Amino acid sequence: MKNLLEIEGLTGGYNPNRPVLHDVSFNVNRGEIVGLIGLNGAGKSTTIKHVLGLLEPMKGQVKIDGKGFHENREDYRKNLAFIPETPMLYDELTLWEHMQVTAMAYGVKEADLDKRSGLLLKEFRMEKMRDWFPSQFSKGMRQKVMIMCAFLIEPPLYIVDEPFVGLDPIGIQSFLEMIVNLKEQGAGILMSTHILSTAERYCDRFVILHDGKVVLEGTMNEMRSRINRPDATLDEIYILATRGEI
Ligand SMILES: Nc1ncnc2c1ncn2[C@@H]1O[C@H](COP(=O)(O)OP(=O)(O)OP(=O)(O)O)[C@@H](O)[C@H]1O
Repeated sequence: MKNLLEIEGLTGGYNPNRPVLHDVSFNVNRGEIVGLIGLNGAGKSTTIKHVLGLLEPMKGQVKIDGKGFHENREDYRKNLAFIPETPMLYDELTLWEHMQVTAMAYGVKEADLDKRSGLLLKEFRMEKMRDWFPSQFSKGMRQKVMIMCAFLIEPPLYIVDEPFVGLDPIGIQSFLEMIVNLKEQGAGILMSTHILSTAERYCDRFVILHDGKVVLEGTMNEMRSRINRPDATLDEIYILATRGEI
């Protein structure tokens, strides 16, 4: 079966004379959570922008379900939900209207919207805020709106950039339980984060980026045996990788 997300030989970035990513290749399969790990400036967000179709590869390709962004933009976009690090909300729409607009844009049926939104509002303890406007939300509540809108779509692929920033511990727990649930139902999740202890517990595989290159990838055990450190934690592996000691 095709990989859900396939990145192959991707060289890219913002300026053709100065690529940020160099020959990056990795996959995300159905039913797995992949952690995208790297220091500030390593190229995680740039990789994500390429996956979203916001940046054009200089070399190589990005495919979702076997298709590139330009083959059918509409289908490509409908295959994924993106949870950004910084929430982007419409000031003039309430929480409920954000959910309605998202459902409309992604063709979620009204019955599904009602059912899924009810569960999500409860899970994220946002029922009381259903008719609030973004100006009334705390930072974590804004993040929750983005998360709930992404989960509402139930696409095959989720791209998540630093989901834990701003969420309270219960919000983090709800988020993690939900992505595990989605994974068990066959979704693929690419999650960029600096919270390595959580990543180690929840991700099935890792891609460690450093200076725009993949320096190490695999499951914890695969990475441990690659570097000959059978007991290494993700923190230790990450530090070795980013010091160029691998
Ligand atoms: N809009 C932009 N225009 C030009 N260069 C950029 C732009 N955004 C990021 N860069 C550069 O691309 C490189 C990779 O940045 P990127 O944002 O992908 O890193 P990151 O791994 O997501 O970092 P962080 O953990 O800080 O979010 C950096 O050198 C950065 O300066």
